[in-house]
Amino acid sequence: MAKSAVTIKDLHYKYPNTTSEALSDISLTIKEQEFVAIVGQTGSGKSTLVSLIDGLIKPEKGDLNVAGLKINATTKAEDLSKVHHRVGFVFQFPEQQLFAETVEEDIAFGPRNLGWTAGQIKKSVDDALKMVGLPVALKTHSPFALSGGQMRRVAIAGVLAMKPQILILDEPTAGLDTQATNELLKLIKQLNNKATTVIMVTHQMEQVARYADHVIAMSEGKVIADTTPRHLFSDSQQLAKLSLTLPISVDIAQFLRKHDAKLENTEPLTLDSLADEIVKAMRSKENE
Ligand SMILES: Nc1ncnc2c1ncn2[C@@H]1O[C@H](COP(=O)(O)OP(=O)(O)OP(=O)(O)O)[C@@H](O)[C@H]1O
Repeated sequence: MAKSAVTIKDLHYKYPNTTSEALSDISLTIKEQEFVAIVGQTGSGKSTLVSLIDGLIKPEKGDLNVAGLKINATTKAEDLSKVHHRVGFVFQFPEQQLFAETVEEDIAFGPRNLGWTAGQIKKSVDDALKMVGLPVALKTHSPFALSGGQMRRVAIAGVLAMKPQILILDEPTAGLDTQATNELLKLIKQLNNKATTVIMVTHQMEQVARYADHVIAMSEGKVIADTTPRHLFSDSQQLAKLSLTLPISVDIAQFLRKHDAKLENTEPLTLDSLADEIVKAMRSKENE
C-alpha cells in the first residue's frame, strides 16, 4: 500500500488577532504520488491548509505529519523550516517573485540558500529547466524577457530545483491562456507520474476532473468532501451545497440522461470519455 505523504489529525487553526477559526477539526490523509485537488469557495480555508502543510504556519491544536516530519503547536521554527525544505510551494502568480538578472540566478536561489555546492547547484538548475520543458540555453537570458507562460515555468523550476517530495500549487494556471494552461497541467501531471506528490488548489472543476485522483472540498474551514473526482461530481446535492460547478462533460451527460440517452452511470470526467459513451450508446441503439 502507498505510504502517506501527509497525515492531518484533528487540526485547528486561528489567525492571530481573529476570533473565529480559519480551519477546524481537519483530519485527512494524502498518499505518496497522489494528485490531489483542493477545492472550495473563496475564504473556505484552502490557502491556510496548504500553508500548514508547507510548514509556513503551525496549528493551534492537532497534528500533522508531512513527508515524515511531525508538526504540532509546540514545533520549533527550525523544525518547521525542515518541512519547508521537503515541500515545494508554488504561490499564485509565482512569476511576480522572479528577481534575478538571469534565469540561472533565479532558479539557483533556493539551492544556494540550502548550502549546496556549485556543482550541485548547476545540476539542479539544468535538471529543473528540463523538468519544466525549457531549453537549458535559456539560462543566460533575463527572466523578464520571456513570455508569461515561460516566466511561470522558470518560477516553478526555482521550486523544483530544491527537489521537493511534495509539490503544492496554488491556482497554478491563473491568468494563463488556454494553450499555456494545458501545457502547464500536462507538465504537472508528468512530474506527478515521476513520483512527486501534487497538491493543487484550484477553482477549475475541469482540471479536477481531468487530472486529480483525489479531491478535498472545503467549506467554512472544514473538509466537507474527501473523495474521488468521479464520486464528487456524481453528487449534485453536495456540489450545490459547495457552490461548485460540474465539469462540462458531466453536465452534458446528466442533461442527456434526463432526455433518456442510454449512457453509462459513471460520470465521464473528460469530453473524450463523454464522446466514447455517446458513440457506445448510439451503436447499441443501432443494434436494437
Ligand atoms: N492573514 C490572515 N489574517 C486573518 N485572517 C485570515 C488571514 N488569511 C486568511 N484569513 C481568513 O481565514 C479564512 C480562510 O482563508 P483562506 O485564505 O485560507 O481561504 P481560501 O479558501 O484560500 O480563499 P481564496 O480562494 O480566496 O484564496 C478566511 O476567513 C480568511 O478571511
